[in-house]
Amino acid sequence: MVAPPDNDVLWARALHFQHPDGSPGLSGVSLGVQVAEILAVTGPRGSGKSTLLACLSGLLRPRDGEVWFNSVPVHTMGPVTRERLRRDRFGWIDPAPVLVPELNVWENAALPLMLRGTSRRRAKTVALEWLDRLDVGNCARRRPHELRQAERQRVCIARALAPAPTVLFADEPTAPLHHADRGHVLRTLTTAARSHGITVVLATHDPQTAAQADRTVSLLDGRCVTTVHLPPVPESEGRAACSLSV
Ligand SMILES: Nc1ncnc2c1ncn2[C@@H]1O[C@H](COP(=O)(O)OP(=O)(O)OP(=O)(O)O)[C@@H](O)[C@H]1O
Repeated sequence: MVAPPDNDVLWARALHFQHPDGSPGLSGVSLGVQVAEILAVTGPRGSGKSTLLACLSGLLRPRDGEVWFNSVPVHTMGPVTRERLRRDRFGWIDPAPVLVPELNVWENAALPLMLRGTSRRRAKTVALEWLDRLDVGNCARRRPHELRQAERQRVCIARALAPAPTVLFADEPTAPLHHADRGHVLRTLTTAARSHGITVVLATHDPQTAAQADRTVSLLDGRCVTTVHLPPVPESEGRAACSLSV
């Protein structure tokens, strides 16, 4: 086993994953994520973005390959240790909002903090601050079913940021939002991550969302692919090329 580079908070080598029904998920993905970096994982539907996030966060165990978090091997951990790691160090945002229906909004947002042992009073204060930042502070005492889908997603983002996780895994976090809302919510998320030194692994197939990241890794059919960005062609050259081909 080769030890990962010191400045990588997450490091994966030659990850292979196959879903239980035999569908290929990942076929040899290697990558490193630096401390406080915002990394976008892009690719078309079914390219393996969600599977990669699940393997990096210890939710799924790769069939082959290695995942390291802060120089500690995750791929050799048992399920209980991986669960504790996810609870104490990682945050997760799903593409669709999932909240506990019996709890009100601030209780939902405070839940990960309380699971980590923070007192109810302190957890409530922190949760309310994050709900305000995500513009849903006025919904704090309401139940999830009373909120619109986009408001519920903002609550999920507040819940993920409130404990200041070391790494936040965000799987299409702005998918349920209107286009006009997306930029604002994403900027709130990335600004909060940068100011708190939170590393973000952001799965998205939206180029505008990926543009908010420090770096992009592209997947296709479970493999990393290199994206070549060509310089824009000047208008006049474009026309010349058109006229030549006629
Ligand atoms: N639970 C599952 N059972 C079987 N196959 C699955 C499962 N989840 C994903 N797959 C398959 O694994 C491959 C990668 O899927 P994955 O969801 O990781 O891709 P993705 O890039 O996140 O796609 P999307 O943008 O649609 O979420 C696809 O072929 C998909 O059909």
